[in-house]
Amino acid sequence: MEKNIVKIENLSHRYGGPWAIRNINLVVNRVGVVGLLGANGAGKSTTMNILCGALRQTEGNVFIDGIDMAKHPVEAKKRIGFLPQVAPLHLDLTVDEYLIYCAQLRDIHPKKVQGALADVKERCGIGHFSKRLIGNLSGGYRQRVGIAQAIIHQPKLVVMDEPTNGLDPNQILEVRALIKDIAQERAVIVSTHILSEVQVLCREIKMVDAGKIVFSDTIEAFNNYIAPHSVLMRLDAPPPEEKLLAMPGVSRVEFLTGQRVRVYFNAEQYNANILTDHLIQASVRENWQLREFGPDKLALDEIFAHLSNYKK
Ligand SMILES: Nc1ncnc2c1ncn2[C@@H]1O[C@H](COP(=O)(O)OP(=O)(O)OP(=O)(O)O)[C@@H](O)[C@H]1O
Repeated sequence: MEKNIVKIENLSHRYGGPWAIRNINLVVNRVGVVGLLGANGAGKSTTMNILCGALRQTEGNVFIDGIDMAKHPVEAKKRIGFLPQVAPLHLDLTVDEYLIYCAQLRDIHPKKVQGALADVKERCGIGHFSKRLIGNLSGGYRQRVGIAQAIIHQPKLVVMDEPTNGLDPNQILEVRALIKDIAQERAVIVSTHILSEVQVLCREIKMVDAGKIVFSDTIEAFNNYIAPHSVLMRLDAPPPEEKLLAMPGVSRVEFLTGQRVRVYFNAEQYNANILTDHLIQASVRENWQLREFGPDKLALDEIFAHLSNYKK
């Protein structure tokens, strides 16, 4: 039987009070990035901490490469690299000193330590900082060192909790590129509350809300699901609401101000492009004085609201 890289079965946890996560099921069986998306408090860190053996679950099972984390934690953990929300760095060590220490913790054979060190430094683009104290590195480079420690023992699975949190926009792009790169050879599970992050990074998405998985599918299916069902317009001379409502495909009209209007459409019959053409043609024909036009992106909390209702 083919072994899954990760298998989580009916995982539930409570810290004493109510369930923090309830009946989570999840399978990862190939390389690439899987995103665990959820608002703050949804249960991402709890799931990840159990997955990495840092927290013992109340109920359910976690298997890493077929090994039961609760029964054989040492064997299971050998197959995992973990980058927690705050990277476990020693700021008073140099990059080399720290990574050698990590290699030793990971029980890498002394003869192989230098090779492993050279590999991860090249992979993570930190070779030129070998002798630099970690405390003197920028946030982006510290995060690269955090990723290097997570892959130094060549694990099949790397788990990262909010890996771009606190970085500036350039550093975010660089760290995402690095995550994508290391995911070519292994499974990577990344938790985030940033919608655009899963969209650029992940091949698959698991959305967690109030301790439960409310969506689990490919990123394409997710993007289809959240495709906008409305457009936003700013018109200096808008028509009356009835006129917009009478247009084919328009299901609802909402004036946000005198000039800004949100037009909802029936996505089963019309797609955004057809409606866009109709609205722009009508605007020119009838001189509505169109100043702005755009798809109305759903915000993360609206998507959660949709998905949670959908599953209830
Ligand atoms: N040590 C703890 N003791 C008690 N309750 C906890 C503890 N850690 C988390 N919780 C609760 O469990 C639930 C899930 O929290 P968790 O940290 O897993 O969510 P999260 O999605 O990772 O959020 P964040 O992004 O804020 O870390 C929340 O209701 C939280 O308050």
